Amino acid sequence: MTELLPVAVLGARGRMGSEAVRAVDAAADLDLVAALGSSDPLETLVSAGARVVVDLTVPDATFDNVAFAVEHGMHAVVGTTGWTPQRLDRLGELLAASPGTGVLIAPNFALGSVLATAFAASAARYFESVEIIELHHPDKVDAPSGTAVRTAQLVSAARAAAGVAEAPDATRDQLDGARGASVDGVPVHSVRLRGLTAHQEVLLGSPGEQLTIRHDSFDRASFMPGVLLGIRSVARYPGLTVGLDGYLDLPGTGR
Ligand SMILES: NC(=O)C1=CN([C@@H]2O[C@H](COP(=O)(O)OP(=O)(O)OC[C@H]3O[C@@H](n4cnc5c(N)ncnc54)[C@H](O)[C@@H]3O)[C@@H](O)[C@H]2O)C=CC1
Ligand SMILES: O=C(O)C1=N[C@H](C(=O)O)C[C@H](O)C1
Repeated sequence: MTELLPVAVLGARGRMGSEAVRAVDAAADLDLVAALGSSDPLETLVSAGARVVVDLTVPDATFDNVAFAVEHGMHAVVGTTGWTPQRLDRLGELLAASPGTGVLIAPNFALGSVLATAFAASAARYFESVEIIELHHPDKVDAPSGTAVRTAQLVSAARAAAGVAEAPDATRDQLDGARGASVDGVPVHSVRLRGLTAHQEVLLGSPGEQLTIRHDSFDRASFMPGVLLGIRSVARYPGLTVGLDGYLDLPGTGR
C-alpha cells in the first residue's frame, strides 16, 4: 500500500483554510493530520507528524509559521500574502540552513490566474501602457492583492528586459491615490466590493488598440487544484519557489 502524505493546514477555519481542509480530506493520497487556528500551538505540527504545512492565515502570522515549519524540516505551501522582499530574504537564509526542505509561496493557486499573469508578462513588451485592476471581496485585509503585485513585478521585469520605455502619463495634478499604487512602475488599482471573490484585469494599450487579460475566481474551489498540486510537488523542489508557475511549464515566466 502507498504511504499517505501527512498534511497540516494553518488557518483551517478561514475562508481558504476551510476549503483546503475539505480538499485535503477528500484526496486519497493525503492524510490531514492537523487543522489549526490562531490559538493552536505550532508544536502540534510536530506531534501530528506533518510533512507538508499549508499556510492560509494572515500576513502578520505567515512568516513565523513558515519559519517554524522550515526549522522543523517540514515543507510549506503558502497562499498567504504579505511576503515582502525582506521576509523572503530571511526565509532564504532559513532554507539555506535546511537543505532538502521546500517552500512554495503562491500568490494565486488558480491555474487560470497563473496563466493570465504569464500571458500578461508575455504581452507586456508589445504595448506602450500597462495598468492592473484587481477586484476582491471587501473582507480582504490587504491591498494591492498578492496576485497583482506578482503580476506587476513580472510585467515590469519583462518590459525592462525588452528595453521598453516608461509608459506615457501626463498626469501632474491629482488627488492622492487617483492613479493607484505604483508596483515596480506599474499602476495597480484595488477595488473592494461585496459580491466579488477574486478578479484581475491587466489592461495593455497602444495607439488605436487595447488588450485586456482578465481572470475571475467566482468560488474558492478554483484555488484547490493548485493547492493540491503544491502539496504533492513541494518536496521535489528544495529551497524557495515563488509562484505556482515554478512548478509548471508556462510562457513568460522565465522557465
Ligand atoms: N494564494 C491564493 O490562491 C489565495 C490566497 N489567499 C490569501 O490567503 C490568506 C487567507 O485568506 P482568507 O482565507 O480569505 O482569510 P480569512 O481571514 O478567512 O482566514 C484566515 C484565518 O487564519 C487564522 N489565523 C490567523 N493567524 C493565525 C495563526 N497564527 N495560525 C493559524 N491560523 C491563524 C484566522 O483566525 C482565520 O481563520 C490571505 O492572505 C489571502 O490573501 C486567499 C485566497 C487565494
Ligand atoms: O484574499 C483573497 O481573497 C485572495 N488573495 C490572494 C491575493 O491577494 O492575490 C489571491 C486571490 O486573489 C484571492
